[in-house]
Amino acid sequence: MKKIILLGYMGCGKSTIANKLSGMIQIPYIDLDEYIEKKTNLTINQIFENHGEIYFRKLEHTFFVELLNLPEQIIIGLGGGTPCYANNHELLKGDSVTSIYLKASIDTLFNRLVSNKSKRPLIADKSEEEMREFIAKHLFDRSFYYNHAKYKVSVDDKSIEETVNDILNLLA
Ligand SMILES: Nc1ncnc2c1ncn2[C@@H]1O[C@H](COP(=O)(O)OP(=O)(O)O)[C@@H](O)[C@H]1O
Ligand SMILES: O=C(O)C1=C[C@@H](OP(=O)(O)O)[C@@H](O)[C@H](O)C1
Ligand SMILES: [Mg+2]
Repeated sequence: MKKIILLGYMGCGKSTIANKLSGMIQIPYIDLDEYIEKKTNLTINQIFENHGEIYFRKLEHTFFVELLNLPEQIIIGLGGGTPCYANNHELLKGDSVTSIYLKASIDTLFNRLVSNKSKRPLIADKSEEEMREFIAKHLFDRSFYYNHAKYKVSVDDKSIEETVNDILNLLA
């Protein structure tokens, strides 16, 4: 059975949606950030602070490949940057994966991230104005990689249940 991969910008809902989907279809869910934290015994913030982003990107690639090589069917929630480094975007197309881009507008992302930034080192120190500008530019740069997903689901103005239903329809 194919692995289900959820990807998209920070705050689009990868972790939330993957968790809910997992409960509905009884397929275990692994969040790549949580997997990295468990394997290294460090938080994402500590990895960025103590070792830098490049080191994080290497770990992220290694553990993404490790998850893809697990024999069982799982849902994988990626980090927002995962498809954009180390040619990880090429791993979204293989026969053994169903990759889904959770596409959100700048407004949706801003509204969800504004009160949820402390555990996200790329935006933790930004003011609201800086953050909106950052998200706009960053999303533009990253869209190229996100668009390598096999499927795209728009999440704007949708409840968690509505997005999960859209995904279930894709998988049916
Ligand atoms: N309709 C929705 N779908 C998904 N997340 C939502 C929704 N409405 C609010 N949220 C909130 O937005 C945030 C999304 O964060 P998260 O799931 O961690 O995203 P990601 O893993 O993509 O960074 C969570 O705090 C979640 O509770
Ligand atoms: O966009 C990014 O580069 C990152 C997104 C984060 O995951 P979420 O998208 O789950 O917040 C986490 O992997 C790290 O802070 C870097
Ligand atoms: Mg997440």
